Amino acid sequence: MVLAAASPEKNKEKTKAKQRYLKRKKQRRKNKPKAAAGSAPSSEDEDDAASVSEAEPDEEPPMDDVLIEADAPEVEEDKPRKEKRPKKRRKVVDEEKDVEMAEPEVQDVIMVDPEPTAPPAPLPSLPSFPLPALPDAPSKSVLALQGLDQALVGAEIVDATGLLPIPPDGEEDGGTGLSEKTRKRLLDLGIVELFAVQTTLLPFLLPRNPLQRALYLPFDPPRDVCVSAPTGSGKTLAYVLPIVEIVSTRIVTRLRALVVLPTRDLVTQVRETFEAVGKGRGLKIGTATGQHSFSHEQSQLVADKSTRLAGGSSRVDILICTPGRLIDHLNGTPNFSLQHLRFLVIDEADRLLAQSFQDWLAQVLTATRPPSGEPSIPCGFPQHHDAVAPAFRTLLPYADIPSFVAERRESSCQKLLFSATLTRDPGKLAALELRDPKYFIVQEKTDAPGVLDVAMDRFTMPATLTEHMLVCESSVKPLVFFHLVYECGVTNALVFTKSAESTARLVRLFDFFDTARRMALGGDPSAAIIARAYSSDLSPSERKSILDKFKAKEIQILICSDLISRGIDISHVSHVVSYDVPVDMRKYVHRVGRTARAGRAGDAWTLVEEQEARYFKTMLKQADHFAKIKRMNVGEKELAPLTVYYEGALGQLKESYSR
Ligand SMILES: Nc1ncnc2c1ncn2[C@@H]1O[C@H](COP(=O)(O)OP(=O)(O)OP(=O)(O)O)[C@@H](O)[C@H]1O
Repeated sequence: MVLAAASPEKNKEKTKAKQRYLKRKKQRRKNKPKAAAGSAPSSEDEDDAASVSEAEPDEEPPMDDVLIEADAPEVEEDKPRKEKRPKKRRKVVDEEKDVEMAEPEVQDVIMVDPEPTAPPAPLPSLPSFPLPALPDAPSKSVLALQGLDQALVGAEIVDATGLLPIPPDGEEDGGTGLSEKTRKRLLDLGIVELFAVQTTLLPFLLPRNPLQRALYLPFDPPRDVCVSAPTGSGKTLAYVLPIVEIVSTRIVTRLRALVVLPTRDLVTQVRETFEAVGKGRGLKIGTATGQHSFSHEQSQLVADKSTRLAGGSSRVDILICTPGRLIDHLNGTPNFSLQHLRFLVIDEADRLLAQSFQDWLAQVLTATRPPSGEPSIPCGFPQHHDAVAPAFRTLLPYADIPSFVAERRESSCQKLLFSATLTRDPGKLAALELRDPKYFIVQEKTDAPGVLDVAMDRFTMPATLTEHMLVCESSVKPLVFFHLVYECGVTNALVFTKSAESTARLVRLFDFFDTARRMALGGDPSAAIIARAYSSDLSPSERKSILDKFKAKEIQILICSDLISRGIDISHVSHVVSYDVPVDMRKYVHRVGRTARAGRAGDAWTLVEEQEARYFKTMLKQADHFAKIKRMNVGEKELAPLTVYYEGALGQLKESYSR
């Protein structure tokens, strides 16, 4: 049934028709002989009788009555009309009444419109409300920026390709801000231009104003700095240069610069850089890694252990160390003090901040801050008052009278954080208690959303790096590796495995393979390719010896775990092979970053077992890096020439393990 509201004119016309119809009906009833009804009919029967007898041929009932007739369902026509019709009629009458009560104008508009011209108007109904719906999820980029450190949001984006030439001796500094001595030293070392990260940081850390280069800045403390720059972009020199320049102005030796690194190997490497750049400047450089006995290190670091000194005592101007040993000295070496620190460098910052060893960071930060509360040194204590740092005057046994009421002395220690994969974790950054930090992000394209890249863990790779991935069955993975070495010339290579155990196994297999192949080709010993393991199982001296041989190209392939995947700088590494896929993107970035350093070209190869391919691809896609990787296949045909040696080597390996 179609219920439609007619136009007002139509309604009016129909109402009149109905009135005429009812009038005539009334008239007919009056004229009817009363005896026609045998008994007194009920009102219902009356209506019914009327509706049945009314059907006179020349009379056309109004439309709503037609509706009543027409609306009776077909199935009901077979049934006796007497039973059904009153019911039906009553229903419609009731409907009419309801409508009338609700809206009198609509009384007559219930009709069947054979050809509806206007769209049917809805019946009055309850107001409808929109269905409950969840708002659209925010995009990944929006989420990544949530809760980000405001200083990181305002980071300065630096173009990685910018270079600044160092002028030859005697000329102006060429905008570098470096002293003549340092420039000369750099030129002697073969460094003729500064890289982007160095050019950007030098003016910030080495201001032109000599007052801002002072060793103590208690009333105008320096801003802290966080740097994210690709691997091999020269971050080490970016902090070594300003430290050497500022610390070499000192008269008395105090511990002025502290560099914290995650591994001993990196400590040794950074020490070499300090020694090379600071040569002839009279700086004393020390290391603390646990490589020597604790008492030996104590005697290297502190001049006087027997007398308690308010200002501490130090034999070194610059200390490079691992966090564990640093905490040992803070807690166990008398007069080892960080109050004179002008620089605190945390290199490979994301790795070190992930390390909560003895809550090392909190302890170090406490040691650089002036103590609050009463003087801790009793009166009459034999002291050297001049040795106390300005911010630590409260340590003195007499009242510290400020020159101005609002005068406050702060620690002069400037924190410098560096990494190729800098953390964006607000919690970790907050733990550093950075002072008005300034962020620098060095990347290839300055128009790229640098902050977003850091926020979404999309790291910048060196422009000179070429990356490849080879998907293979796990059973032929060693063979594919040998193919890379013997057929594709992948030597001077660092090969990363997942553990010290896999390193040892691969080295053995390589030895068996190389010997078998060499013997088959005539046994020329000079044709040998030497592979060695570099792992935490080796003693420090063995590790050093192996690294030196690799640097001297006596070893062509160094197989290792992730122990040296960070920071290690070996200039001639032309290939990096990830024999086992890295577990996360940060590891991947640091591994491949062992090649293509300082603008040199380099290749990275990742061997991916078929079952790992999906995971590895997803990891790269999430970092928006998949498109930059060349996918390669090595077929059976290419592997065939090496298969015979490989099978022999496998047999020997099994035998050696069973023995
Ligand atoms: N201005 C320069 N000119 C030439 N070589 C440079 C310059 N600055 C640094 N280098 C060289 O570049 C290489 C890489 O430098 P460095 O080890 O500091 O890189 P990095 O950014 O710290 O890398 P990673 O993140 O892997 O630790 C080193 O061999 C270094 O001597």
